[in-house]
Amino acid sequence: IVGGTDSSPGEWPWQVSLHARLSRQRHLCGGSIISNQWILTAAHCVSSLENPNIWRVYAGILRQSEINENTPFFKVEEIIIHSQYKFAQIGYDIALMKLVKPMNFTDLQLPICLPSKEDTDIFYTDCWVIGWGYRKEKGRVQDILQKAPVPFMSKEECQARYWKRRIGDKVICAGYDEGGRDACKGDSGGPLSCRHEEVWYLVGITSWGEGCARPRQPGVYTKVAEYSDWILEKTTQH
Ligand SMILES: COC(=O)Nc1ccc(-c2nc(CNC(=O)CCc3cc(Cl)ccc3N3C=NNN3)[nH]c2Cl)cc1
Repeated sequence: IVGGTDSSPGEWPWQVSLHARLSRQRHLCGGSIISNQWILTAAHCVSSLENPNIWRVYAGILRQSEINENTPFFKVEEIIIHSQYKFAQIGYDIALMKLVKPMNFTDLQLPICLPSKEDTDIFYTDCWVIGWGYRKEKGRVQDILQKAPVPFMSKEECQARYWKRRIGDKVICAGYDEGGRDACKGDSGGPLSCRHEEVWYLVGITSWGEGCARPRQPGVYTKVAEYSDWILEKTTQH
């Protein structure tokens, strides 16, 4: 996160850190708890890393330094990537992770509400992007979970900022024209959390942007409300 501040314990109990164990283990992406057995993240985090056994889900942590070989984590049973996903910039940047065992909710690990598909045209005014990602483009993963407020941007304005690309209806843009606050490397997959009438909603999944916090280059987030049916279909036992 560029231009953010330290989060407090329990401030974002739905935020998880997704670690993958390749040659060595490291934080790769953020994710959000949406039920006791399902994590929502970005497809680009897990595509080409679809073996569930390499992933470790850390919940209820504020600092990456809390993680060591004795720190408890959740194992992943199944990874579901949207079938239309190709690249983040095209869209459909959404994926689900099913945990082997359901987690117990505590003050430090709780689910965030999903927006309903009728909520696609709410203009949220209190949105925050969260993560352990870089604080600048040539940076490094941070220890303490960072938070930054980011204002919604209209689709029209976002399309004008990214005129070389097609900004579809299933993404949301958020950021400042003057830049300065944004997601950055290592934040993707995490939540764009918006508070609406005292309730927090998972409005976006951190997906892509042109650089980090550059003027007139807002962050682009998967619009979760557009995927309510997909999430319901994939997370309901059939
Ligand atoms: C010790 O462990 C480690 O070092 N781990 C570690 C883990 C992950 C990564 C990493 N993750 C990504 C995927 N993209 C993002 O995370 C944010 C994309 C994004 C989204 C928005 Cl909304 C706005 C801007 C941007 N944006 C553009 N440019 N940069 N950011 N790239 C890299 Cl590199 C690097 C190191």
